[in-house]
Amino acid sequence: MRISVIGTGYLGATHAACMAELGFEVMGLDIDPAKIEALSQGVLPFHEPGLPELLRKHVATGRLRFTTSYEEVGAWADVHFIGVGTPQRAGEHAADLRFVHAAARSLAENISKDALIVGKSTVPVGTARSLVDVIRRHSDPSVRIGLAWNPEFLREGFAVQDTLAPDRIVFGVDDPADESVLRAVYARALENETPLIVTDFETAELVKVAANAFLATKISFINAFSEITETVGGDIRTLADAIGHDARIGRRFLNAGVGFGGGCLPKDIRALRARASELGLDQSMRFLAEVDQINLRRRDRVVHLAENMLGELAGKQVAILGVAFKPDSDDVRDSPALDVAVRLYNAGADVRVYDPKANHNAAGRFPRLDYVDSLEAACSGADLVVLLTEWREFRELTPEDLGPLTEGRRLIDARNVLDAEAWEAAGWQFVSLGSKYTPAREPVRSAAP
Ligand SMILES: NC(=O)C1=CN([C@@H]2O[C@H](COP(=O)(O)OP(=O)(O)OC[C@H]3O[C@@H](n4cnc5c(N)ncnc54)[C@H](O)[C@@H]3O)[C@@H](O)[C@H]2O)C=CC1
Ligand SMILES: O=C(O)[C@H]1O[C@H](OP(=O)(O)OP(=O)(O)OC[C@H]2O[C@@H](n3ccc(=O)[nH]c3=O)[C@H](O)[C@@H]2O)[C@H](O)[C@@H](O)[C@@H]1O
Repeated sequence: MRISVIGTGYLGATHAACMAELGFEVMGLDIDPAKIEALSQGVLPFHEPGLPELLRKHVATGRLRFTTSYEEVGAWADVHFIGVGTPQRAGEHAADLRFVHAAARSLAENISKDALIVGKSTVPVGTARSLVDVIRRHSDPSVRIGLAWNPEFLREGFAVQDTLAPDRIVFGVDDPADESVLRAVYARALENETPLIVTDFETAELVKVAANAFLATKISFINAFSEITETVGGDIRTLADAIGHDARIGRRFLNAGVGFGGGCLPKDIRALRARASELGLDQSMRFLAEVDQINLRRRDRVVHLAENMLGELAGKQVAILGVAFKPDSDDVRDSPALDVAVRLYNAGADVRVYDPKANHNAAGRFPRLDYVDSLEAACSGADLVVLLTEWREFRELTPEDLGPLTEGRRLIDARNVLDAEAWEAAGWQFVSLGSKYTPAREPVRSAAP
C-alpha cells in the first residue's frame, strides 16, 4: 500500500516517517518548497527526538520521498493522510479551515485512481461531513474516493513513540470499506492490542477536541488551586501528589506552573468554544473561557513576581531559561515562556534568553530579545533568573551551578521543578508558583460572568 501525507509539519513529517518505519512506501507533500527540499535531503526542519534518525533511514532507502506535486501523489498513493495546519483565525477564536479545504480540494482534483482520504488535522465537528461535498464536486466521477477521520493524539517531544505505539486509535468512517483500509494501515498497532474505536465522523472529530479540552482543564484546575495555595500558604505539588494518588484523578497533567501553550491546547479550546457557539450551545463550553483565563493569569503572575522581586524592571538583567512551550520541543507557538520573556522586555528589562533548541524559532518571532547559546551566557551577571521551560538541564540545576554566575541570587521557578529548600538554604531569594516559596498574593478578582 502506498501512502501520502499532505502537510509535513510537526504532525505530518512524524506520521510520514513512522508510516515508512511500518514498512509502507510513503510520499510527503507540502506547499512549502523549503521544507520539502530539507526533508528530501533527510534533514528535519524542526526538533523532535528520534525523528531525524527515522527520516534519514527511510529517505536513504527511498521508501520515504517528498514532493510539492499533488499530481504526483494523486496518481501514486492509495491512502492520503491530511495533516495540514488548523490555526486560530486571526482576531477570532474559531479554527481557520482554509488549509484543510485547500488540501482536500487539491487531492480531489488530482487523484486519478481509487483512493481513501484520511483526515488527521484537528478540526471542528462537522468538517469531515462538509468535505464529502468538496471532494465530490472536484473529483473525477469515475474514481472512487473515500473519506475517513483519524484524529492524532501525539505529543511533541514523544511524537515517534506516540505514533508507533498510540494509547488508542480512532476511526471516523461512513463506509465499512474505508474501515478495512484503515485496519490494514494500522495492522501492527492493532496486532499489539491497541484499543480501536470505530465510529462516525462527528464522534471522531469530537473525541480529539474533547481530549485536548480535558487536558487543558486539568492543568487549569491545578493552576487555579495554585492561586489559593499562594494566598493561604499551602503547597501545590503536595496537593497534586495527594489528589493524584486517587486513580480516578491520576497525577499526570497536574503540574502547576506557568501554564499550557503550544500549537494545540490553546487554539483547540478556543475553536471548540467557537464551534459550540455556532451550534447554539454557547453555555455547554463556556467553562473553557475560564480555563483559558486561569491559564493566561499564570503568565501575569510570573511577570508580577519578577516586578516584585526587582522593584523596577528597567535596566535590570533577567536570564530566561527556556522559551519553547515545553521541553524536548523547539515549538514556540503560543509559548507561555516566550510571552513572559517578551513582557519583561517590554517592561524595560534587559532580557537574555537561552533555550537548548528553540532560540532560532523565538528569534524569528521576537528578534529584539538577546538570544544566547549557553546557560552561562544567559545567567552571568543576571539580577534575576526565570526558569520557564523545564528542559532536563534546567531541572537538574543546583545553587552551586548558578551561584558563581549571577549577581542577584534571585530565581523564579515557573515550572515547579527545583528543590526550593536547597536554593533557600544556599541564600537565594527563591520563588516557585503555588507554594510557600511564593510571596502572598492579592486575591484574584475576576469580572462577573
Ligand atoms: N503538532 C502536534 O503535536 C499535533 C498537531 N495536531 C494537529 O495537526 C494539524 C497540523 O499541526 P502541525 O503539524 O503542528 O502544524 P504545522 O504548522 O507544523 O504543519 C502544517 C503544514 O501544513 C502545510 N500546508 C498548509 N497548507 C497546505 C496545503 N494546502 N497542502 C499541503 N500542505 C499544506 C504547511 O506548509 C505546514 O508545513 C493541526 O490540525 C493540529 O491541531 C494533532 C495532534 C498533534
Ligand atoms: O493536539 C495536539 O497537538 C496535542 O496536544 C497536546 O500535546 P502537546 O501540545 O505536544 O504537549 P503537552 O504535553 O500536552 O503539553 C501542552 C502544554 O501544557 C503544559 N503542561 C502540561 C502538563 C502539565 O501537567 N502542566 C502543564 O503546564 C506544557 O508545559 C505545555 O505547555 C496533547 O497532549 C496531545 O495528546 C495532542 O495530540
